[in-house]
Amino acid sequence: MMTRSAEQSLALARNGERLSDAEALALLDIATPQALSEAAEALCLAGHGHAITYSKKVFIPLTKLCRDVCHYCTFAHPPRDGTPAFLSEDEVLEIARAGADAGCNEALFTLGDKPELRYRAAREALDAMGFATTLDYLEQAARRVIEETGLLPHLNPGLMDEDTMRRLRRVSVSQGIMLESASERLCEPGGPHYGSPDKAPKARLETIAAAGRAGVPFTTGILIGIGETRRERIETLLAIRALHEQYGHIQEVIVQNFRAKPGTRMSAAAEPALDEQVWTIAVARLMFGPQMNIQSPPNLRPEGLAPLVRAGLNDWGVSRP
Ligand SMILES: O=c1nc2n(C[C@H](O)[C@H](O)[C@H](O)CO)c3cc(O)ccc3cc-2c(=O)[nH]1
Ligand SMILES: C[C@H]1O[C@@H](n2cnc3c(N)ncnc32)[C@H](O)[C@@H]1O
Ligand code: MET
Ligand code: SF4
Repeated sequence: MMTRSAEQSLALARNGERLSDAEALALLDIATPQALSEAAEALCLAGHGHAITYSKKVFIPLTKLCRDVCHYCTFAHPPRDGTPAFLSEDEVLEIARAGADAGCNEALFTLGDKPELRYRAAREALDAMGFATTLDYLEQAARRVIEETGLLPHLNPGLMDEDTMRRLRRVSVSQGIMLESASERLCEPGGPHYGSPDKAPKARLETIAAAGRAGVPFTTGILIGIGETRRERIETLLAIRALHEQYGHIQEVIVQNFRAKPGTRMSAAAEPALDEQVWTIAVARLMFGPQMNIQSPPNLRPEGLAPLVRAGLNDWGVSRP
C-alpha cells in the first residue's frame, strides 16, 4: 500500500511540480517501481519525446595509476615494471585521431586521481615531462587534442579545485565526476570507499560546487548497489539537485549500476537488481523533472534496456567505437 504522502508526491511530480526534499523522501514509501516508473516515463516523454540520445566518444585513459582504492574499480592498478605511468602525448593524439576517424565527436579523458601523491613512478614521469601535477599534464594533453584533432575533450579526472577547473575549461567542452554517493558511511572501514580520500562526499560536493562557480558544464551521478540504502540514494540525488538549482550547470545525471568485476575486492559482492535501478531512475526523473538528462550506460545492464527506458531515462551516455 502507498502512504498518503507518497501518493501526494507522485501526483505532484506527475503534474510537473518540483518536489520539496521531504516530498522526494516520501517516495521511499513506494517500494515497487511500477507506479514510479509510469509517472517517470510520462514526465520523460513530455521533456524528451521518444528520442534517446547517445554520444560517440573515444576513451583516453591518461593514467591508470590512482591514489584511491575504490573496492569496485577495475580501472586503477599499481605501477607495473615496464608499463609507463602515463600515456605519452603522441599516444594520446594517436588514440584521438583513430577516434575521430571512427566518427567520434568527443574525447573522454578518464584517469586515476592525483597518482603523484601516492606513487614515485607517477612523480618521476611527470617530472620527466615537465609537469608538476597530473592535472597540469591533462591540460596540455587536452589542448593538443582539441587543437590538432578537433575532438572536443570531456574531462573526468576526479577531484579538482576551482582554479584548475577554470584553466581546464579553456581546453574542454565539459567536465564531470560521479558523486557516487553522499553517504559518509561508505567511507568507513569495510565500506567501498574506505581508503579513498577523493570519494569523501564533502570533497566531491565541493568539486561539483566549484564547477558551478566556474560555469563549467558538468556531468555527475550516482553509483547504486555499493552498500547504500534507498534513502541515501535520494539524499545523494537531493545534494546534486541543490547544487544544480544554485548554479544550473549539471547537464546530465548518471544512474550507474555496480557490476561485480573479477579481480576487485567486491568481485563477490551482490549486484543491484534491475528493479533497484528502475526504482532509482524513476525517482531521479521525478525529482529532476522533465528536462534533465537522465543517463544510464546500456553496457552495464544489457538485459534490462526496455525497463530502464520506461523508467524515464533519455540518454545512454557514451558509445565507444
Ligand atoms: O558518460 C560518461 N561515461 C563515462 N564512462 C563510460 C561509461 O560510463 C561506461 O559505459 C561504463 O563506465 C562501463 O564501463 C567511463 C567509463 C570508464 O571505464 C571510466 C570512466 C568513465 C567516465 C565516464 C564519464 O565521465 N561520462
Ligand atoms: C567512471 C565511473 O565508473 C564507475 N565504476 C567504477 N567501477 C565500477 C563498477 N565495477 N561497476 C559500475 N560502475 C563502476 C564509478 O562511478 C566511476 O566514477
Ligand atoms: N578516478 C576518477 C573518479 O573516480 C575518474 C573515474 S574512475 C576511472 O572520479
Ligand atoms: S578514484 Fe576510485 S574509481 Fe576512480 S580510478 Fe581511482 S580507484 Fe578507480
